[in-house]
Amino acid sequence: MTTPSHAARPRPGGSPALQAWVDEIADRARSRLGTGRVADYIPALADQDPERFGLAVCTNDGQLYTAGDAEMPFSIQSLSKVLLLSLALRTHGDALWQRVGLNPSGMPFNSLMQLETERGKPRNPFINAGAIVVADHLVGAFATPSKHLRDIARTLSGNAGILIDRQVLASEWQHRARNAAAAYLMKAFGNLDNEVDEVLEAYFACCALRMSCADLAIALNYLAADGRALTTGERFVPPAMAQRINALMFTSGMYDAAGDFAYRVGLPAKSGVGGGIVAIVPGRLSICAWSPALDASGNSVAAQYALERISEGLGRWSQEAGRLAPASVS
Ligand SMILES: NC(=O)CC[C@H](N)C(=O)O
Repeated sequence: MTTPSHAARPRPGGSPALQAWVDEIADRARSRLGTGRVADYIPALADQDPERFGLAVCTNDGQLYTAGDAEMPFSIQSLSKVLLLSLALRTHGDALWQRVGLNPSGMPFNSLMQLETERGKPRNPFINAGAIVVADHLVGAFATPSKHLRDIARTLSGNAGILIDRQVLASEWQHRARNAAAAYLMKAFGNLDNEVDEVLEAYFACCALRMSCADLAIALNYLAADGRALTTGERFVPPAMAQRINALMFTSGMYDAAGDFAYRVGLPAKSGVGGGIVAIVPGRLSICAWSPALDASGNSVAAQYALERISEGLGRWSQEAGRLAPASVS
């Protein structure tokens, strides 16, 4: 995918009522600040300000509603796994599933337990081991996979300023023992084609991308729009692929808390230890909420709270959106 000159970023939202609703949810979510802990197992993430909170909601017809720190870039971490998977499926199609599973792990995102008994085949592409196998595919297909992914993130979001944070990358590399253990185990089982160091470097560089809530809501809108990218109008993935990625996000995007989140929010979502969570309302909206303090499963406390409130209010959103543009709401 190349960056077309006409790549356009969505406009600020057109409905004062919906903007007021997003502002209200942000205010309520701020009441959750002070609960949870910032991830410190990657030292470069430890000094994030736990008081930050951002929210961006992007409609399929290109309206963007933001509140709080929605334009502040943060470390996307595991949110990159959605882009990695989309790119790998575009490149390799269903062959990927011979090497990565499709089921929830019920385990923390960096657990090694199942890898040994399941002969080096990770449960799904959204836990670390699974994303490392996906990265291995991309190392085989692209000269510099992380730069390729960065460029895709730039195109999909319409923001040419998106960067890989070298400090976070170096910090993850220095503290790579657990991810390296997963990679070596998979290598031993014959499930990694390339050298462990090369694959880990690509995986960490993708995790170290910095994007804002607005960037992410816009970039991942293709998952709400049958695979069509908002900024370019081109199909980034086929409709069935978008549907399947959403299904995987629903079952495995929130690690061992996927069931709890599905029960409370009921939307496909993916979280990262930088504190971001992206959620999709298929056919309608893409949402990104961010706040760095995490619960025990590694999911942002305030971001989850905001998504729960959004999910509760979707009926109200539809009514207002329908009043604005009946043809654009399914
Ligand atoms: N859940 C996450 O966001 C984890 C990503 C992080 N880069 C890691 O490998 O541990």
